[in-house]
Amino acid sequence: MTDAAIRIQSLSKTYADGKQALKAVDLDVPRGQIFGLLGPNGAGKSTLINILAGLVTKTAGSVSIWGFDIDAHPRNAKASIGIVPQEIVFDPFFTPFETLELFAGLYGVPKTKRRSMELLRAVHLADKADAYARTLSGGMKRRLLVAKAMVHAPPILVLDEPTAGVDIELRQQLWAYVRQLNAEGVTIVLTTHYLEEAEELCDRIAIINHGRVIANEATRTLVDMAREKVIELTLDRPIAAPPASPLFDRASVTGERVLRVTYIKNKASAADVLAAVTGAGYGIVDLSTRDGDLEDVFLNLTRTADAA
Ligand SMILES: Nc1ncnc2c1ncn2[C@@H]1O[C@H](COP(=O)(O)OP(=O)(O)OP(=O)(O)O)[C@@H](O)[C@H]1O
Repeated sequence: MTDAAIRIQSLSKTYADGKQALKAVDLDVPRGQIFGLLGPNGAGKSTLINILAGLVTKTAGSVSIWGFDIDAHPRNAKASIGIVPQEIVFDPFFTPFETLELFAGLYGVPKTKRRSMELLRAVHLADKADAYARTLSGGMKRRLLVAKAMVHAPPILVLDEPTAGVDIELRQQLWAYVRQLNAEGVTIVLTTHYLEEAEELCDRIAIINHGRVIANEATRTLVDMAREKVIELTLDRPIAAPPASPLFDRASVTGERVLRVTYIKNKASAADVLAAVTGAGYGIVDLSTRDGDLEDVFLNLTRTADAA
Protein backbone atom coordinates (compact mmCIF):
# COMPACT_ATOMS: atom_id res chain seq x y z
CA MET A 1 0.00 0.00 0.00
CA THR A 2 1.36 3.37 -1.02
CA ASP A 3 1.52 6.08 1.59
CA ALA A 4 0.30 8.65 -0.94
CA ALA A 5 -3.33 9.72 -0.66
CA ILE A 6 -3.34 10.16 -4.42
CA ARG A 7 -0.72 8.76 -6.78
CA ILE A 8 -0.69 9.94 -10.36
CA GLN A 9 1.76 8.42 -12.83
CA SER A 10 2.38 9.43 -16.45
CA LEU A 11 -1.17 10.75 -16.67
CA SER A 12 -2.15 12.13 -20.06
CA LYS A 13 -5.41 13.39 -21.45
CA THR A 14 -6.09 14.29 -25.05
CA TYR A 15 -9.62 15.48 -25.75
CA ALA A 16 -11.52 14.37 -28.85
CA ASP A 17 -10.62 17.61 -30.64
CA GLY A 18 -6.92 16.80 -30.21
CA LYS A 19 -6.35 19.19 -27.30
CA GLN A 20 -3.69 17.77 -24.98
CA ALA A 21 -4.85 18.91 -21.56
CA LEU A 22 -2.44 16.76 -19.51
CA LYS A 23 1.00 15.60 -20.63
CA ALA A 24 2.57 12.73 -18.66
CA VAL A 25 1.80 14.17 -15.24
CA ASP A 26 3.45 12.53 -12.22
CA LEU A 27 2.15 13.68 -8.87
CA ASP A 28 1.89 12.26 -5.37
CA VAL A 29 -0.37 13.89 -2.82
CA PRO A 30 0.92 12.86 0.62
CA ARG A 31 -1.61 11.68 3.18
CA GLY A 32 -2.72 14.12 5.82
CA GLN A 33 -1.67 17.25 3.98
CA ILE A 34 -3.40 20.27 2.54
CA PHE A 35 -2.14 20.17 -1.01
CA GLY A 36 -2.51 23.07 -3.42
CA LEU A 37 -2.83 22.75 -7.16
CA LEU A 38 -2.12 26.05 -8.84
CA GLY A 39 -2.10 27.06 -12.43
CA PRO A 40 -3.42 29.63 -14.86
CA ASN A 41 -6.74 29.20 -16.68
CA GLY A 42 -6.63 26.25 -19.03
CA ALA A 43 -3.57 24.69 -17.35
CA GLY A 44 -5.33 21.35 -16.89
CA LYS A 45 -6.41 21.47 -13.24
CA SER A 46 -10.07 20.75 -13.86
CA THR A 47 -9.20 17.95 -16.26
CA LEU A 48 -7.07 16.37 -13.54
CA ILE A 49 -9.80 16.71 -10.93
CA ASN A 50 -12.46 15.42 -13.31
CA ILE A 51 -10.33 12.32 -13.90
CA LEU A 52 -10.13 11.81 -10.12
CA ALA A 53 -13.91 12.25 -9.95
CA GLY A 54 -14.46 9.71 -12.71
CA LEU A 55 -16.09 12.35 -14.93
CA VAL A 56 -13.36 12.40 -17.58
CA THR A 57 -11.59 9.30 -18.88
CA LYS A 58 -7.83 9.48 -19.07
CA THR A 59 -5.96 8.76 -22.28
CA ALA A 60 -2.91 7.16 -20.64
CA GLY A 61 -1.20 6.65 -17.30
CA SER A 62 -2.45 5.49 -13.93
CA VAL A 63 -4.15 7.01 -10.92
CA SER A 64 -4.69 5.51 -7.51
CA ILE A 65 -6.81 7.04 -4.80
CA TRP A 66 -6.13 5.94 -1.23
CA GLY A 67 -4.27 2.97 -2.70
CA PHE A 68 -7.10 1.97 -5.07
CA ASP A 69 -6.37 2.04 -8.79
CA ILE A 70 -9.23 3.90 -10.51
CA ASP A 71 -9.42 1.28 -13.30
CA ALA A 72 -9.05 -1.87 -11.19
CA HIS A 73 -11.05 -0.71 -8.14
CA PRO A 74 -13.26 2.16 -9.29
CA ARG A 75 -15.82 1.78 -6.50
CA ASN A 76 -13.27 1.82 -3.69
CA ALA A 77 -11.43 4.69 -5.36
CA LYS A 78 -14.69 6.68 -5.60
CA ALA A 79 -15.62 5.92 -2.01
CA SER A 80 -12.28 7.34 -0.86
CA ILE A 81 -12.70 10.79 -2.31
CA GLY A 82 -15.18 13.65 -2.04
CA ILE A 83 -15.15 16.30 -4.72
CA VAL A 84 -16.46 19.84 -4.50
CA PRO A 85 -16.94 20.92 -8.11
CA GLN A 86 -16.28 24.34 -9.52
CA GLU A 87 -19.78 24.69 -10.91
CA ILE A 88 -22.70 24.93 -8.53
CA VAL A 89 -25.23 22.30 -9.56
CA PHE A 90 -28.20 21.41 -7.40
CA ASP A 91 -31.65 20.14 -7.75
CA PRO A 92 -33.47 23.32 -6.68
CA PHE A 93 -36.43 21.41 -5.27
CA PHE A 94 -34.55 19.65 -2.49
CA THR A 95 -33.74 21.21 0.84
CA PRO A 96 -30.12 21.09 2.06
CA PHE A 97 -31.05 18.29 4.47
CA GLU A 98 -32.76 16.28 1.74
CA THR A 99 -29.81 16.86 -0.61
CA LEU A 100 -27.39 15.38 1.91
CA GLU A 101 -29.67 12.45 2.70
CA LEU A 102 -30.09 11.75 -1.00
CA PHE A 103 -26.35 11.69 -1.63
CA ALA A 104 -25.66 9.62 1.46
CA GLY A 105 -28.17 7.15 0.02
CA LEU A 106 -26.43 7.15 -3.36
CA TYR A 107 -23.15 6.35 -1.61
CA GLY A 108 -24.84 3.52 0.29
CA VAL A 109 -24.36 5.11 3.72
CA PRO A 110 -26.79 3.33 6.08
CA LYS A 111 -29.36 5.58 7.80
CA THR A 112 -27.79 5.01 11.22
CA LYS A 113 -24.43 6.28 9.98
CA ARG A 114 -25.71 9.39 8.25
CA ARG A 115 -24.72 12.70 9.72
CA SER A 116 -26.56 15.22 7.61
CA MET A 117 -27.39 17.60 10.48
CA GLU A 118 -23.84 17.41 11.83
CA LEU A 119 -22.49 18.32 8.39
CA LEU A 120 -24.95 21.18 8.00
CA ARG A 121 -23.89 22.52 11.40
CA ALA A 122 -20.24 22.27 10.40
CA VAL A 123 -20.81 24.43 7.32
CA HIS A 124 -23.08 26.87 9.22
CA LEU A 125 -26.23 25.86 7.38
CA ALA A 126 -28.16 24.15 10.17
CA ASP A 127 -30.77 26.92 10.17
CA LYS A 128 -31.27 26.39 6.44
CA ALA A 129 -31.74 22.63 6.72
CA ASP A 130 -35.32 22.82 5.48
CA ALA A 131 -35.07 25.78 3.10
CA TYR A 132 -35.30 25.19 -0.63
CA ALA A 133 -31.84 25.03 -2.18
CA ARG A 134 -32.82 27.67 -4.73
CA THR A 135 -33.33 30.20 -1.93
CA LEU A 136 -29.72 29.85 -0.72
CA SER A 137 -27.11 32.48 -1.52
CA GLY A 138 -24.09 31.58 -3.67
CA GLY A 139 -21.85 31.23 -0.63
CA MET A 140 -24.40 29.00 1.12
CA LYS A 141 -24.70 26.79 -1.94
CA ARG A 142 -20.96 26.40 -2.05
CA ARG A 143 -20.85 25.38 1.60
CA LEU A 144 -23.63 22.91 0.93
CA LEU A 145 -21.48 21.45 -1.86
CA VAL A 146 -18.68 20.91 0.65
CA ALA A 147 -21.07 19.14 3.02
CA LYS A 148 -22.37 17.06 0.10
CA ALA A 149 -18.83 15.96 -0.78
CA MET A 150 -18.35 14.73 2.81
CA VAL A 151 -21.54 12.63 3.22
CA HIS A 152 -19.63 9.36 2.87
CA ALA A 153 -16.81 10.53 5.17
CA PRO A 154 -14.05 10.11 2.57
CA PRO A 155 -10.41 10.34 3.67
CA ILE A 156 -9.71 12.78 0.81
CA LEU A 157 -11.57 15.99 -0.01
CA VAL A 158 -10.90 17.83 -3.26
CA LEU A 159 -12.06 21.40 -3.73
CA ASP A 160 -11.97 22.87 -7.23
CA GLU A 161 -11.72 26.67 -7.00
CA PRO A 162 -13.81 26.68 -3.83
CA THR A 163 -13.74 30.39 -3.15
CA ALA A 164 -14.74 31.70 -6.56
CA GLY A 165 -17.56 34.15 -5.92
CA VAL A 166 -17.48 33.68 -2.16
CA ASP A 167 -17.13 36.80 -0.01
CA ILE A 168 -14.30 37.20 2.47
CA GLU A 169 -16.22 36.25 5.60
CA LEU A 170 -17.65 33.09 4.06
CA ARG A 171 -14.25 32.26 2.65
CA GLN A 172 -12.77 32.40 6.14
CA GLN A 173 -15.54 30.12 7.43
CA LEU A 174 -14.94 27.71 4.59
CA TRP A 175 -11.21 27.62 5.25
CA ALA A 176 -11.80 27.15 8.96
CA TYR A 177 -13.88 24.09 8.14
CA VAL A 178 -11.28 22.78 5.70
CA ARG A 179 -8.61 23.20 8.38
CA GLN A 180 -10.80 21.42 10.91
CA LEU A 181 -11.32 18.48 8.53
CA ASN A 182 -7.60 18.35 7.92
CA ALA A 183 -6.93 18.37 11.67
CA GLU A 184 -9.30 15.40 11.90
CA GLY A 185 -7.11 13.57 9.39
CA VAL A 186 -8.73 14.34 6.02
CA THR A 187 -6.27 14.92 3.19
CA ILE A 188 -7.24 18.07 1.31
CA VAL A 189 -6.51 18.97 -2.29
CA LEU A 190 -7.54 22.37 -3.51
CA THR A 191 -7.15 24.34 -6.67
CA THR A 192 -7.13 28.07 -6.39
CA HIS A 193 -6.12 31.17 -8.26
CA TYR A 194 -5.50 32.90 -4.96
CA LEU A 195 -1.82 32.32 -4.47
CA GLU A 196 -1.81 34.02 -1.11
CA GLU A 197 -4.45 31.64 0.06
CA ALA A 198 -2.50 28.63 -1.14
CA GLU A 199 0.52 29.99 0.66
CA GLU A 200 -1.47 30.43 3.86
CA LEU A 201 -3.28 27.09 3.78
CA CYS A 202 -1.21 24.52 1.95
CA ASP A 203 1.60 22.31 3.21
CA ARG A 204 2.67 21.61 -0.31
CA ILE A 205 1.98 23.19 -3.68
CA ALA A 206 2.20 21.86 -7.21
CA ILE A 207 2.10 24.26 -10.12
CA ILE A 208 0.65 23.06 -13.37
CA ASN A 209 1.01 24.88 -16.66
CA HIS A 210 0.11 23.78 -20.19
CA GLY A 211 -0.69 20.29 -18.89
CA ARG A 212 2.66 19.74 -17.17
CA VAL A 213 3.69 19.92 -13.53
CA ILE A 214 6.39 22.57 -13.42
CA ALA A 215 6.90 22.66 -9.65
CA ASN A 216 5.96 20.46 -6.71
CA GLU A 217 7.47 21.66 -3.48
CA ALA A 218 6.83 22.21 0.19
CA THR A 219 5.18 25.63 0.40
CA ARG A 220 8.16 27.02 2.31
CA THR A 221 10.60 25.85 -0.37
CA LEU A 222 8.47 27.33 -3.10
CA VAL A 223 8.23 30.64 -1.30
CA ASP A 224 12.00 30.62 -0.82
CA MET A 225 12.33 30.21 -4.55
CA ALA A 226 10.91 33.66 -4.98
CA ARG A 227 13.88 35.44 -6.35
CA GLU A 228 12.85 38.98 -5.80
CA LYS A 229 13.12 40.93 -2.63
CA VAL A 230 11.75 44.41 -2.13
CA ILE A 231 13.27 46.96 0.20
CA GLU A 232 11.66 50.29 0.97
CA LEU A 233 13.83 53.04 2.37
CA THR A 234 12.83 56.28 4.05
CA LEU A 235 15.60 58.77 3.41
CA ASP A 236 16.81 61.78 5.37
CA ARG A 237 15.86 64.19 2.60
CA PRO A 238 13.69 64.37 -0.51
CA ILE A 239 14.70 62.36 -3.54
CA ALA A 240 13.72 63.17 -7.12
CA ALA A 241 14.98 60.15 -9.03
CA PRO A 242 16.39 56.81 -7.85
CA PRO A 243 20.17 56.47 -7.91
CA ALA A 244 21.38 54.15 -10.66
CA SER A 245 22.98 50.87 -9.64
CA PRO A 246 23.59 47.64 -11.55
CA LEU A 247 22.57 45.81 -8.35
CA PHE A 248 19.00 47.11 -8.54
CA ASP A 249 16.56 45.14 -10.60
CA ARG A 250 14.10 48.02 -10.39
CA ALA A 251 13.96 51.21 -8.35
CA SER A 252 11.33 53.88 -7.99
CA VAL A 253 10.56 56.88 -5.84
CA THR A 254 7.24 56.17 -4.13
CA GLY A 255 7.04 59.14 -1.77
CA GLU A 256 8.87 62.44 -1.28
CA ARG A 257 11.55 60.70 0.74
CA VAL A 258 10.72 57.08 -0.01
CA LEU A 259 12.72 54.88 -2.35
CA ARG A 260 11.65 51.36 -3.29
CA VAL A 261 14.26 49.01 -4.64
CA THR A 262 13.66 45.51 -5.98
CA TYR A 263 16.68 43.24 -6.15
CA ILE A 264 17.32 39.64 -7.06
CA LYS A 265 18.29 37.65 -3.98
CA ASN A 266 21.18 35.70 -5.40
CA LYS A 267 22.68 38.74 -7.15
CA ALA A 268 22.61 41.30 -4.37
CA SER A 269 21.98 41.66 -0.67
CA ALA A 270 20.21 44.24 1.47
CA ALA A 271 23.65 45.52 2.52
CA ASP A 272 24.55 46.12 -1.16
CA VAL A 273 21.37 48.14 -1.64
CA LEU A 274 21.98 50.22 1.49
CA ALA A 275 25.59 50.84 0.47
CA ALA A 276 24.52 51.99 -2.99
CA VAL A 277 21.99 54.43 -1.52
CA THR A 278 24.31 55.85 1.15
CA GLY A 279 27.07 55.97 -1.49
CA ALA A 280 24.79 58.28 -3.52
CA GLY A 281 24.77 60.67 -0.55
CA TYR A 282 21.50 59.79 1.19
CA GLY A 283 21.06 58.97 4.85
CA ILE A 284 18.63 56.15 5.74
CA VAL A 285 16.03 56.93 8.38
CA ASP A 286 13.96 53.76 8.16
CA LEU A 287 13.59 50.64 6.09
CA SER A 288 11.25 47.73 5.53
CA THR A 289 11.66 44.62 3.42
CA ARG A 290 9.23 42.26 1.77
CA ASP A 291 9.97 38.77 0.53
CA GLY A 292 8.87 37.79 -2.91
CA ASP A 293 5.57 35.95 -2.62
CA LEU A 294 4.16 32.99 -4.49
CA GLU A 295 2.95 35.30 -7.21
CA ASP A 296 6.59 36.02 -8.04
CA VAL A 297 7.54 32.33 -7.99
CA PHE A 298 4.59 31.49 -10.14
CA LEU A 299 5.41 34.16 -12.70
CA ASN A 300 9.06 33.18 -12.80
CA LEU A 301 8.31 29.48 -13.18
CA THR A 302 5.63 29.87 -15.81
CA ARG A 303 7.83 32.31 -17.72
CA THR A 304 10.70 29.79 -17.68
CA ALA A 305 8.41 26.94 -18.69
CA ASP A 306 6.89 29.00 -21.52
CA ALA A 307 10.35 29.83 -22.84
CA ALA A 308 11.42 26.16 -22.76
N1 LIG B 1 -14.20 18.80 -23.10
C1 LIG B 1 -13.14 19.38 -23.63
N2 LIG B 1 -12.86 19.26 -24.95
C2 LIG B 1 -11.77 19.86 -25.48
N3 LIG B 1 -10.88 20.59 -24.80
C3 LIG B 1 -11.10 20.75 -23.48
C4 LIG B 1 -12.22 20.16 -22.82
N4 LIG B 1 -12.17 20.49 -21.51
C5 LIG B 1 -11.07 21.24 -21.36
N5 LIG B 1 -10.42 21.39 -22.53
C6 LIG B 1 -9.17 22.12 -22.78
O1 LIG B 1 -8.14 21.49 -22.03
C7 LIG B 1 -7.28 22.49 -21.47
C8 LIG B 1 -7.24 22.34 -19.95
O2 LIG B 1 -8.51 22.72 -19.42
P1 LIG B 1 -8.88 22.63 -17.87
O3 LIG B 1 -10.31 23.01 -17.75
O4 LIG B 1 -8.47 21.32 -17.36
O5 LIG B 1 -7.94 23.77 -17.27
P2 LIG B 1 -7.98 24.45 -15.84
O6 LIG B 1 -6.58 24.54 -15.39
O7 LIG B 1 -8.92 23.74 -14.96
O8 LIG B 1 -8.54 25.88 -16.15
P3 LIG B 1 -9.58 26.74 -15.27
O9 LIG B 1 -8.80 27.27 -14.13
O10 LIG B 1 -10.00 27.79 -16.24
O11 LIG B 1 -10.70 25.83 -14.87
C9 LIG B 1 -7.80 23.83 -21.94
O12 LIG B 1 -7.07 24.20 -23.08
C10 LIG B 1 -9.24 23.55 -22.30
O13 LIG B 1 -9.68 24.42 -23.29
